[in-house]
Amino acid sequence: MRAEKLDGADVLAGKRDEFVLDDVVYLDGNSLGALPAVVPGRVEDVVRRQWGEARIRSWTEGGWWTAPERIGDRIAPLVGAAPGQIVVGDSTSVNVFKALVGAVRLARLDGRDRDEIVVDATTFPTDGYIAESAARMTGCALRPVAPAEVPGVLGDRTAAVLLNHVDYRSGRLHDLPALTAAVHAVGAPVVWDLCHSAGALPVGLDEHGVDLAVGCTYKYLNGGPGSPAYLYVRGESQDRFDSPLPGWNSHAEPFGMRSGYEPAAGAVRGRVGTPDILSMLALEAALEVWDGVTVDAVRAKSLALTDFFLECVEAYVPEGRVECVTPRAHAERGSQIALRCADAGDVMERLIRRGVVGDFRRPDVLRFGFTPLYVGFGDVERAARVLAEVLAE
Ligand SMILES: Cc1ncc(COP(=O)(O)O)c(C=O)c1O
Ligand SMILES: Nc1c(O)cccc1C(=O)C[C@H](N)C(=O)O
Repeated sequence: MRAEKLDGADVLAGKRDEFVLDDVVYLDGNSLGALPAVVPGRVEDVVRRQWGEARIRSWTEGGWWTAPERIGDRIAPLVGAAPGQIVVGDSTSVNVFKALVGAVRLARLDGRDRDEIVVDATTFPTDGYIAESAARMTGCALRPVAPAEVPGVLGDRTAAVLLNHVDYRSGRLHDLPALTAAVHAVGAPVVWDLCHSAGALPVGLDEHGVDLAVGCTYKYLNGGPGSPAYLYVRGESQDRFDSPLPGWNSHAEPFGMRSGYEPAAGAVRGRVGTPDILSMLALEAALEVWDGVTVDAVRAKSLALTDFFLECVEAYVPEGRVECVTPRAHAERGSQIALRCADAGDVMERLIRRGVVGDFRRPDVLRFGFTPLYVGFGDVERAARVLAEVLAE
């Protein structure tokens, strides 16, 4: 009853028809977003017509060459960025490397010997591995700290800070405006990883003065498996951004084939080599589902979905059987609910067999991601009910 009423009032309900979905409750869009229905036909066109018929001409006439910036501009409003600051390409991991080394180089432009990189101690592992390598390469010490503790460790030595907007395991949303301001107060740049927030909640990159940001496009942006990531470099820092991966695609004159490197102006400076056109144009098609959608509407529904899930879990699941590790406060919640549970791996396998797809993160977390564009309140109710049944077995 409640679910029906909520679905009836859902302004985004119609968006679900723009995705290829079956009767499974899909709560794993925070790992791999569902397939937008427009994508297969577009990929077919890219392969058969653009590649098959137009061949090399597609690089120019078909807009392949400029796709990284063009698609970056399509992502920009979703993360609160004006055009010209985002370039799409490479993986998130590679972009973390570009952004973090680039950040250290920016911090040292004033000649001061900053030698410490602060990294989120609870980070998704790839960011931590790359931060460690970036620290070694730049002669910095690496300081892993929980995000809430970051302001207390910042100082003259801080060269750069790498943080996650939403924690991949707990679903905790970190305070991007306050942490960015704290890092700026010591004169250092900050790099934000938006993998778990872009497309799920407002980010406000320009508004909050973020220096650099990266994110993937295969979660809430539904770009597909391995779809290219993106790099944001704040407009006013672009001329000083010194990429550690200067490739011919970021050269001011790529077809000049000159031996000396001269960086292009603008977001293009974040490019490296030949873009992955098939994945990139699949992503471009996938982003069409955002036409007519505001991130604020998505955020409002995301919070309503996660509130309703918590309410249903409390109503159906025996007390003490699961513990919610995602903060209750809206200001601290992303678009997922993480429940700590004994035998979480086994419980998730049984949930999936019963048509409720979330995922398991070691050691003991059941993760449920809520993508407002295609998850409804009826799905939420069913997921909680099936969870209660599985836990009662
Ligand atoms: C926060 C975060 N950063 C990075 C990644 C992954 O990076 P990549 O796209 O290089 O696999 C993920 C998930 O895969 C993630 O959750
Ligand atoms: N990128 C992934 C992949 O290639 C395979 C399986 C999962 C992923 C993920 O994105 C995991 C995800 N970042 C997480 O938050 O756990």
